[in-house]
Amino acid sequence: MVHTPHSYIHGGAWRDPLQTSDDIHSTLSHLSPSSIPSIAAVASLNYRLSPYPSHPTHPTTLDNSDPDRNATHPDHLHDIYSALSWLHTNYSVGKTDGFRYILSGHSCGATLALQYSLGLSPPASASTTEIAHPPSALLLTAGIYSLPTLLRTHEPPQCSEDIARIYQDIVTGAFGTNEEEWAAASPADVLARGKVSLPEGLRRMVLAWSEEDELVEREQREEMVAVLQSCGWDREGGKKVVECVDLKGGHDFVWEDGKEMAGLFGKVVRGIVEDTSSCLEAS
Ligand SMILES: N[C@@H](CC(=O)c1ccccc1NC=O)C(=O)O
Repeated sequence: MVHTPHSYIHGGAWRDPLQTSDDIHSTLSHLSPSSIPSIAAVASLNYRLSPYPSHPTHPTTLDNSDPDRNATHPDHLHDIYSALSWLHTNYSVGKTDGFRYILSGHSCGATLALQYSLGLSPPASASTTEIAHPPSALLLTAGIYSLPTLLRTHEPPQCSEDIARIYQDIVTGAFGTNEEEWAAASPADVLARGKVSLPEGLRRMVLAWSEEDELVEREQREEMVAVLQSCGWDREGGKKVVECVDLKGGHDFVWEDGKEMAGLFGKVVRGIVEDTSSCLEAS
């Protein structure tokens, strides 16, 4: 039996203090008895957030004195590097001899999972070996893969000025005002430019998204799939497979409810187990 560790990165537009590592609980409560034995452990990660002065109930103070809520890119990502490095040191998560782990993320958590897998903006203090713990599979829900596209799809007349401003606030709050930085931090954009590549050991991706998503549009997934295909990934049956799964419900339903997410955990784990068994048979 293969035991796969699983790490989860929550969403919340890099700023919502009400979305945390606890977002994984509904999913855990729905894991099926058949998938549980294959999952070695689940780690749900927190990271520093960007300021959110307009939050209705938990606004940041004007002087941004809370260091956990005053982050700008790549601070969020550096916390993911630290967490995965800690899991590697303490639990051998991401060992390169054979089996690695599944990394999942929701919305901006999906962005972080891909930024990490691509090795974007590594912490200055980290040695190459410290950051080289790529996952074997990515399970991404309602992901943001291109910040320029996110802003383009939220420009009037496609939406109101107020909505457009919210998206601008999210992006500038987390990534600053330099537009080049937005593309440089976007997985789909950097892959399309051919400046970076995904690690060899990463061979499976599930990109899940719902038609009913009211916050992240279909263009995000479409763009990501097109870029992956141009990098040699197949929709099914190849050496590197990106699979699109259609979810039900609004943007946050997938983790709030947890049932579909638990099914996806099981699906990705089964895929990995099959891959590993066929490797073992072939060797
Ligand atoms: N609840 C968040 C909004 C949010 O999560 C979000 C909004 C638009 C596009 C993506 C989002 N989340 C991604 O992590 C907020 O209050 O800023």
